[in-house]
Amino acid sequence: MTFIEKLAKAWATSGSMLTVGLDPDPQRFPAELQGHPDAIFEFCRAIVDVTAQYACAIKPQIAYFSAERAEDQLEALCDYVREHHPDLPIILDAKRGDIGSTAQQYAREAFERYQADAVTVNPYMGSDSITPYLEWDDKGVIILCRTSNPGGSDLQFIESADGTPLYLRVAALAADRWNGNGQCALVVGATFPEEIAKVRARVADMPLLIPGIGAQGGDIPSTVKAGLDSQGTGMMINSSRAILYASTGDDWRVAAALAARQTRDAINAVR
Ligand SMILES: O=c1ccn([C@@H]2O[C@H](COP(=O)(O)O)[C@@H](O)[C@H]2O)c(=O)[nH]1
Repeated sequence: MTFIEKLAKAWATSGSMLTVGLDPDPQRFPAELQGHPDAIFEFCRAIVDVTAQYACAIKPQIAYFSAERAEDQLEALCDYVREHHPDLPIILDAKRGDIGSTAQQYAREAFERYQADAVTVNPYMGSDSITPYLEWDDKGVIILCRTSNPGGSDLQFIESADGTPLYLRVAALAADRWNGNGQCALVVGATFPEEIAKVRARVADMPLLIPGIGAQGGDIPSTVKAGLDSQGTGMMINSSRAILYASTGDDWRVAAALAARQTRDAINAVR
């Protein structure tokens, strides 16, 4: 099954457009996991188990694992998700971008080592830096377009001679040149709903990965209204810290599940 088929199935069966982001920060872990040798794996596994029913995907952010020398725990987590939640797409948030020969290795890292369903990539180095990921014809390639951070405007709003801002050039390249396999998606931040609407208008029903609700303060109703596709779906709306650290007390699992359910419901209230 391709990434897009798996995502469409997850949207339909879960009735959710929430993506649960896995940004495990050991300093914020509950007391019961402090000092545990596999704390990152155990924390993420528990979060996935209690939130999977409310989600259309999970998004582990690789930096949180590699900074802790915990890539083995990320591998174990991906194995666990495939075995216990086989219909839940795994989006590896790595934001890779490099020359083609190096990009080939990054693609192997995402799709062979972690067996992710999709990976995020940075398009700034252009087509030849994206091609190695596209050669994996059943895997999702999720391209940074209009990021959620304030500094994204420094470059992404730069206009070309015809007045098109850079982020819309990226959207056009993704829709017109890079999406030959139909497995591309774009990252557009919930902190910029006007730009979500412009990207949606440019790329038709291409899925959008939308971080920026929750801890970054993006508005859910504006985001959903701007990003719905022609089928009334089309988004993977990510929340990480607001779910992961909803409580650091003994009730952390219940609090994470509740935060995920409430976020799913807030998204669905606007559809
Ligand atoms: O434009 C972008 C692209 C990626 N991210 C990532 O999403 C999560 C957001 O975490 P929250 O705790 O929900 O703020 C994080 O992994 C970022 O690396 C993004 O925020 N913006």
